[in-house]
Amino acid sequence: MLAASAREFYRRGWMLGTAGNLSARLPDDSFWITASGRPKDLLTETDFVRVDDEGRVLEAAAMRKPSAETAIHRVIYRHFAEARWIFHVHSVEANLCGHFARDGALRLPPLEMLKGLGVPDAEPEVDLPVFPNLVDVAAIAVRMDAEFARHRPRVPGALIHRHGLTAWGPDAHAARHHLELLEYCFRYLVQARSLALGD
Ligand SMILES: CSCCC(=O)C(=O)COP(=O)(O)O
Ligand SMILES: [Zn+2]
Repeated sequence: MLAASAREFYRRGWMLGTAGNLSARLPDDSFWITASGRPKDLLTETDFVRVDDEGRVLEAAAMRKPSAETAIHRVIYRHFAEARWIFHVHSVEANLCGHFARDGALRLPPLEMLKGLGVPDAEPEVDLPVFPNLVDVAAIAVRMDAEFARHRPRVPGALIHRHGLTAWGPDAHAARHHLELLEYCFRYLVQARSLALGD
């Protein structure tokens, strides 16, 4: 399922090169995550590494290392008990939308689509957390840890500026839907800006 999801996201242009990473959590809180630096359209069963909740490798094919962004997955799993699958992708629209963020948050457009992200409000005012893209991934994870402890985001996702979107869910389908809905919001925001619409 992780490899099939990666192929689909690659086909959409969200995982080009070796961009992005995917993980799925097991009942013991260990999780399978994509190995670092692998082409996401060509993943095989040797391209996944199982790590524990401290990030220590439990199972890996020879020479495979867990994603360089494993620390971010660990923070998300630690904060959100309902998160069982995490998808991280790099789309052009996500990177454009990072420029629309203010004070570490991107206001999402008040669209019907937000219902799919768990927001039933008639006129939603919902912010997606946005983090700086620090060279040290562990430092991004520390920022996320602090922000999620301070404030629980209303939607199951987070954006890293000039980098990409991470979304999560209780199963693979939900995580994918959340990713797609947030990417839809990004496309909407980019097009609305180019048409000089209010939102
Ligand atoms: C061209 S991808 C740069 C690293 C990155 O942001 C990413 O998502 C992939 O890293 P990984 O170690 O998971 O392959
Ligand atoms: Zn990335």
